[in-house]
Amino acid sequence: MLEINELRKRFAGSPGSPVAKIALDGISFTVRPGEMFGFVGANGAGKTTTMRIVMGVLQADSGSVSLRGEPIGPGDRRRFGYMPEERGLYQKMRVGEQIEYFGRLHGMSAAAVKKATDDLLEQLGLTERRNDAVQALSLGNQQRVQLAVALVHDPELLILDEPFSGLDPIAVDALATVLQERCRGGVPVIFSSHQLELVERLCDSVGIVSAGRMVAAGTVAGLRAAEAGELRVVVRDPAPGWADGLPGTVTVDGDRHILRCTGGDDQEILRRAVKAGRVEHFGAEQPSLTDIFKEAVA
Ligand SMILES: Nc1ncnc2c1ncn2[C@@H]1O[C@H](COP(=O)(O)OP(=O)(O)OP(=O)(O)O)[C@@H](O)[C@H]1O
Repeated sequence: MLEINELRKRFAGSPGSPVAKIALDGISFTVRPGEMFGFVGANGAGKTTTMRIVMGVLQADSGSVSLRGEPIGPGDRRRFGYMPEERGLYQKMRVGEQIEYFGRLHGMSAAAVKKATDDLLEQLGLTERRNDAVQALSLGNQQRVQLAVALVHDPELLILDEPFSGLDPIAVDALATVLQERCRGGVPVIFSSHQLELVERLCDSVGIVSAGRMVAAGTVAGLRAAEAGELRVVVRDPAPGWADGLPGTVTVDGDRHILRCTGGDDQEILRRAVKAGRVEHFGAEQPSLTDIFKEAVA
């Protein structure tokens, strides 16, 4: 199990940006073997900083990262697979050579690296592109190569910073299938994403980070159950103050006003909502991950 415990990180100000920034404010979470963990949060919430600390690219000011109960060291990290935010491929190198090169850097034999590269090219639909220079590939195909580079040495933990960003649905499926296979083999996978529907579809569990702290974590079903029984009313463009005196809280998303409450007289709430504007939704429906996210970071 990977355990992230109370990580704190503060970036000192610089001449161009003199104010110091607290990037991590005691973030904690765990990821079990074979678990796909979706790491979500607004821009600047602290996802990349956390992943960099796990990979040893950055030092935390305090807190710890441990694997199977032991602190992580450089030897462990050599057995991790990492897709950094700043993609790191050699643009002029051929696709196959590139994957083999990174495998060799991890100490693989020539025969093992050849076999792993062949398999990954096949799984990621890149066999035909094996001899193309990386710079000749589309963004989506470059990202497939980046994933192959992260996977070639058969890592025991995968940390991927927005691996799905900018990909078409076919490429998303190709990457997702490969990651799910690794997960089934017992590898913990952490990936960050702003594509919440994708996270909801793929992940066993989700962590929502806000301002450097974990504000909600658990299975999507568990996060939903915590909100179950809540009446949710969505009214479009209602009159101001329409919900005054009603129980619960109203959040505003464009011209949509979302009232959530537990208890209260639902018939009275419905009457008020209908009078106020166009009722788009009324019911005790379970929230989507997007709803949970907005609520958690509000
Ligand atoms: N090297 C740095 N120097 C100064 N501030 C930094 C540095 N790296 C990150 N930060 C700040 O730390 C905070 C957290 O950034 P981080 O990149 O971890 O967020 P994120 O959740 O990955 O965001 P995004 O979704 O936009 O990628 C931000 O306010 C960012 O500006």
